[in-house]
Amino acid sequence: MSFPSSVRLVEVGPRDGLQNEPDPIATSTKLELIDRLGGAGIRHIEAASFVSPKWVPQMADHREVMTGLSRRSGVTYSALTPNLRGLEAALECGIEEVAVFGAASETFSRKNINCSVAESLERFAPVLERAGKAGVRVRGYVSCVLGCPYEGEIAPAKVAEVSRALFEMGCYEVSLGDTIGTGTPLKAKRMLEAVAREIPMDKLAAHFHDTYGQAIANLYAVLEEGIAVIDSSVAGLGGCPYAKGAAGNVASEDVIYLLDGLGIETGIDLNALAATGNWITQAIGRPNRSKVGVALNAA
Ligand SMILES: CC(C)(COP(=O)([O-])OP(=O)([O-])OC[C@H]1O[C@@H](n2cnc3c(N)ncnc32)[C@H](O)[C@@H]1OP(=O)([O-])[O-])[C@@H](O)C(=O)NCCC(=O)NCCSC(=O)C[C@@](C)(O)CC(=O)[O-]
Repeated sequence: MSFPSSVRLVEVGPRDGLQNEPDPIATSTKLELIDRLGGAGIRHIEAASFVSPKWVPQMADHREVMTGLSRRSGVTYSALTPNLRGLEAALECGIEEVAVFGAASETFSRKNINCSVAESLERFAPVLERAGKAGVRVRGYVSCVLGCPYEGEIAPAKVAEVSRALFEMGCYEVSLGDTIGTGTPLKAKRMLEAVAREIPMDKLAAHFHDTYGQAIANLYAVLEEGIAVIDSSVAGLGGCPYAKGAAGNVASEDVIYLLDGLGIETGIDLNALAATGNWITQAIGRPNRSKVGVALNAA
């Protein structure tokens, strides 16, 4: 057993955490959230999503968010871009990193981005090419790596196949999404082993949702395997619009508490992060789903 000495946290709260909120959230609230997260020491923040506003209305202000940011030095502000149109709009906002998002499940792919897995890869290829010419890094997501809301079990070999396609296309990192949080530690290890046979471990990230309360256990399991990039959402905000019942991402506060306890460096201030979790949940009228955040409030 050996853990990485440091972990890079990718904070997805402003995007994954908020995208499913039914009531409009003011752009100024999103900008303040992003700024507070940067103030807590987070160095990679997924800030917006250049997707169709008909599909995800909450992300319709992507331009205002990306151009309204008070950029902190050393912080990467990224956004989702499912197609060339999204990428062009993101480039106009001066973006330095984008993400394409595919799935290991055919049905989820159709529900989420309206095309098959093969078609999605065809759509991503020109995005990667154009981004490369513009000097913009591209991250790749694979959804449903530990289960699909429509198809149930997903074979690790399928996850490995889609991950490899994204990596070979030029994604600098592939983030493995347990979209509906059904994974358990042994399953997570098996899936990761299959993917790591195709892609170096240091090019992979874990993106786990906490629907069944397994996300921290699953992260511990994949940290043991060598994962050193973790996606999370402050206060455990979120859910997926195309995965009914999916809870939020694992809470960033809970991840930092775990990593602090393991002596793994992150550069993130847990108290400042927990204060941000309190602030955003009050601002949007949601319960704080971080166990650590709630415990710190009571301490
Ligand atoms: C991908 C599409 C656009 C395909 O949607 P489509 O209907 O197949 O594409 P289309 O090209 O026919 O366009 C349909 C409409 O969208 C517009 N459009 C087309 N592209 C854009 C764009 N970039 N920005 C703004 N508008 C756009 C386009 O102009 C048109 O408008 P209309 O003519 O009907 O008025 C659509 O399915 C979509 O936007 N899906 C969004 C899905 C989404 O955001 N899901 C949540 C994020 S993924 C996730 O949360 C999982 C993850 C990443 O966190 C990992 C995990 O946990 O598993």
